[in-house]
Amino acid sequence: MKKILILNGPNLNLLGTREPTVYGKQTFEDYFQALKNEFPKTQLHYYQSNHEGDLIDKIHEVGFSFDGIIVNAGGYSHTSVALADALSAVTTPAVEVHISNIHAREKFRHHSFLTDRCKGMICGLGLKGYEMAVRYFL
Ligand SMILES: O=C1C[C@@](O)(C(=O)O)C[C@@H](O)[C@@H]1O
Repeated sequence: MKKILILNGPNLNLLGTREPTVYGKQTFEDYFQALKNEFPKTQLHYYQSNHEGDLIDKIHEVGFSFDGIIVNAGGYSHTSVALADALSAVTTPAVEVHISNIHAREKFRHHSFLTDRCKGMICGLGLKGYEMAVRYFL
């Protein structure tokens, strides 16, 4: 059974209430439950933290045994060399997801330090992007 981690960074715990016109009205917990139902033969894990070091620790924890990491590092995508280094340090491949189209937003969101450490990046397709990333790893 494949093991995939969905790793969400800062402020993504507020999905559903946070800027619903940008990020939608669904909580991630509800979405994750639906995702698990859709992929009963896959071990899907979910971890969210607002703290950069916790996200790095989680990458280290799963990064030599899991089959894939789906990472939405939120605002840290645009700032964190350390998260990029963590993805380089492990052997598990990653796919980056952003709910919103970061290229259609403020300029500071256009660059992510994680993108070139990932197999690919999906953005702008809402929560559906996570499902597409799961399908990629399967
Ligand atoms: O927190 C987020 C969410 C985001 O990663 C997205 O999923 O669209 C985009 C980031 O720019 C922002 O800081």
